[in-house]
Amino acid sequence: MDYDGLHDFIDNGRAKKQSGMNLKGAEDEFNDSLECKKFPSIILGSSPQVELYDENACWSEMSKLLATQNGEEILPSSFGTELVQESCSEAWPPLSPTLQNESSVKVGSESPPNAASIQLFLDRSINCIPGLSKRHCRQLESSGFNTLRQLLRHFPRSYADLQNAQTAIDDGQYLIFVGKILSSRGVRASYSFSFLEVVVGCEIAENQSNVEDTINDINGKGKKTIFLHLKKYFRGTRFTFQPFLKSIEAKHKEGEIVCVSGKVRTMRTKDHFEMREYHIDVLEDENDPSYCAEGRPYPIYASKGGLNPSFLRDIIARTLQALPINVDPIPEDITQDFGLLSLHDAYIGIHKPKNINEADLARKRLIFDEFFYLQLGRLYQMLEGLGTKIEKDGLLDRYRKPELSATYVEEWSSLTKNLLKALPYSLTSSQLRAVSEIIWDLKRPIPMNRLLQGDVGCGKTVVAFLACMEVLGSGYQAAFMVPTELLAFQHYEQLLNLLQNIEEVECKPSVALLTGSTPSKQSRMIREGLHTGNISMVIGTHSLIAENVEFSALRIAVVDEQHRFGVIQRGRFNSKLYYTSLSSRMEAGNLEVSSKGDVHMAPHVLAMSATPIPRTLALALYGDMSLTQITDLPPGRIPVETFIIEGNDDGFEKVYKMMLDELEVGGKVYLVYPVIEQSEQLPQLHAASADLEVISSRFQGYSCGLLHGKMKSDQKEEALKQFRSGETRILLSTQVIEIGVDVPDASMMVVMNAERFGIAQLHQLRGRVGRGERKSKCILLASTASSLNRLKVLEKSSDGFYLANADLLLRGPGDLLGKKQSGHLPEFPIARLEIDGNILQEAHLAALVNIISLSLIPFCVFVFWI
Ligand SMILES: Nc1ncnc2c1ncn2[C@@H]1O[C@H](COP(=O)(O)OP(=O)(O)OP(=O)(O)O)[C@@H](O)[C@H]1O
Repeated sequence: MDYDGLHDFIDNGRAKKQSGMNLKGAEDEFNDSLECKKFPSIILGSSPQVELYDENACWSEMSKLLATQNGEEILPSSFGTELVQESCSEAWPPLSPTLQNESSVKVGSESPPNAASIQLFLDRSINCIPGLSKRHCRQLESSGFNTLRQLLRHFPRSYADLQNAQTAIDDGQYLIFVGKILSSRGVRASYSFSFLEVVVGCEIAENQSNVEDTINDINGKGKKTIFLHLKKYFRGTRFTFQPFLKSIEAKHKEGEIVCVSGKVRTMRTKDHFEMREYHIDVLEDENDPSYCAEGRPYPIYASKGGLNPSFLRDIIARTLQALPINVDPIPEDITQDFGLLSLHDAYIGIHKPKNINEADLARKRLIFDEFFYLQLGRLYQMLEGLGTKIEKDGLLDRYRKPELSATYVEEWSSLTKNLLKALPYSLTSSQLRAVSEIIWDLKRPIPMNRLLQGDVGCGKTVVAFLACMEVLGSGYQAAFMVPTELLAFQHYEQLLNLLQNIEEVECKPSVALLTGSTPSKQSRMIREGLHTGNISMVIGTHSLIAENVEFSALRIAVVDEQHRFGVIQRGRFNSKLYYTSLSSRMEAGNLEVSSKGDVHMAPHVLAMSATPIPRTLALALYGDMSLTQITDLPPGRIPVETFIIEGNDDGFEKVYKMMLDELEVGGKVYLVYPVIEQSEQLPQLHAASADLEVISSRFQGYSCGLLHGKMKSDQKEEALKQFRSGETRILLSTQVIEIGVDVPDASMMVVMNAERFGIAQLHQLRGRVGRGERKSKCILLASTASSLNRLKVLEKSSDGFYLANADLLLRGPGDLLGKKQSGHLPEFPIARLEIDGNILQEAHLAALVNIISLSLIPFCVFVFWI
């Protein structure tokens, strides 16, 4: 089920349009292809495996980069005159002896990072920035910038591609020039308004059409001088006094060679240009190579809280100047192993990159941090359950050599082996591996927290049943929670059928069904049975986590389609069962059970997700869980043939013809609708109830059924039963069938207004057919011709993992996961889950390796995360 990348989903047209622009990615809309081009270290979509302690090729390149940086001064800050107050000192106030020494520490020095100094510098208040007026201080604070760290983490939202000036200079271009300061004057324009104007003369080539020629020819003939007027404006009477004007004037000396970059505006006079948003750096001499580089990225900042971007740029540049080198809380061995820049270089690289590669490496490091601390926190939670170093080492070993953490069938309990024998089919190899992994976990006295993922119809249910049998076989209880009553009922029936086939077991486990519709008397009996231990397994909906449900010896909780319950509910389920199980034993005075040594153990949790979640999201959401994936489908499955058809009159006629053909050869058809009833607001939406009559009269001789969420539980069960038995051959339904409904001989599905559904959701719906050996079809009827394109990806692929990644790229994590679940996704200031999966995976691994030693926890978890 591997997918070979997601480039197919990138809209090349958009990319081309963008690359022709000078200001790349300046739009608010996120452009994935552009982002990837800009950051070549990001591999789109797929997350390659990261070897533990693998030699990283990137590192040598980065060392070179660092070596050149070591020899250089940090870039001088931009002028920032607006920040200067007449009486202020320009020096940074000393902080502590430690901090003063920091600036002399070089990258690569042996001295370990000092947690105190990290705190001291990055957590200093912004009012320590020299020359910052009280008003600016207040403005910064009210915009959320209280510390230097917060300031440095105001990252550029994009970079402009600076180009050396060409002859045709257009308004709005971001350009870079090297020239000589011709004049600098502070001018009082009115009683409360003044400005600084610095004029820089630059020689550029005339009549050259490309940058290379410009550079080559600059010393030869055809040169011309252009004049840049750099302007800064000041409002307020105190800025109109002569001493102030003199002081700002004196900041720039006539004859100085400078490098100026920024946005140009043409002036009326020929060859004169104005720059109000700019960077100015003094050069040693004209031949200083670092500033002539073409394509030097120019950071574009978003304004925040009314603060304008150039003010923020200035203040950030000042902070960078004073940033100590060993400000990094992450030890050097991790940064080396994962080919990361130091934090110091990352801050410099993101705010003042010399080239896009440097910005890319900086971005990678900062994203790594975002993910690393998140993973560290999640894993720390997971390890809380592990007591000894041996257990912790065992966990790490399992990640290193997953093949060792499996239990052979011979070691399974006899009940599990018997159920395996009773199955009407053999398990696929990845089902077998999944059961072995889970049982390996179940045999250990540490609560398992595992996510079982697989494509639609891959057979997760039977894997979970076998896991339950394993604990039942050892005298414990199992709970199986599903999101709908329909699914609970279906699982219950399926399990009873399987248990019936088991021979040789003297004492078959007792299984109960508990949902919101269970009559109260029956429900009370079931709860009693669970409390006393007479019932060994219960299948049900969220009623299983109701206050009054208590277990006697719960050992495993399976949460099917867990994402539909949301993360919080999953947590509640977990902790509730833990305390209930404990308290019920205490109450019963059955304390001898504690001699088994497990009375304090929380139940194992096996979460299942039917819609494959891209690994990136799984890690971001469930970094504290082990992951088992079923990667194959039961044999004999024929891929569902998918058709995308426009839902006009012709389209419908065609579809009805296909349905008739299918029914005539004995097939069963699902018709899926976006809504139950027709609505006046959205008349274009087909509705299940409203269509029942139309379809029934169209397909006389084939009875139709109706199934939707507003029906009572027994009506739903009945409708599904009739469809399963063949009494009805057409089932008009809403998306209520999306989850788990298993009618193996259903052979055709038609989805109305298919564009209303997400890609992953459509794949999940499509998974309701093609579950048996019959060749099946799925028709997606799109309301408009324009929506056909988006659906085409489903025609192309039937791999749920591939499609989930496509959905992630197309709609982003929020839409993919839905409101309930995406609310639990942490916010990442610069990371994009859509494309930064590989960095997340590395961060996960780094966190895992390092948490084992626990050496990082004291300062990483508590010191850093913002
Ligand atoms: N190894 C197998 N060989 C043949 N059929 C299998 C195998 N495993 C499961 N099945 C059958 O495949 C069908 C789908 O299984 P199941 O309902 O467990 O899928 P699932 O992974 O839960 O998918 P979904 O999320 O779509 O419900 C069932 O009818 C089941 O009996």
